[in-house]
Amino acid sequence: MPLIEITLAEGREYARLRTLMHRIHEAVRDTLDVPDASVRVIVREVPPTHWSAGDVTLQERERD
Ligand SMILES: O=C(O)C/C=C/C(=O)C(=O)O
Repeated sequence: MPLIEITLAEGREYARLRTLMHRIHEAVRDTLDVPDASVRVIVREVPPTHWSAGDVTLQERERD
């Protein structure tokens, strides 16, 4: 049972995330040749205040 998790910064519209989930689902199903019902896709969204790179949060980066 494949389970794919993707972590993104919060802020994208739901329709875009849903499209991403659908495309990931199809890619995994077709590549692994497994049934639809066996594929799990989890999207995690992290607030920009809770994600840092080089000790600069995404929120701080957007402000500067
Ligand atoms: O685009 C996202 O959802 C997350 C972005 C992350 C970064 O820009 C980073 O980690 O530097």
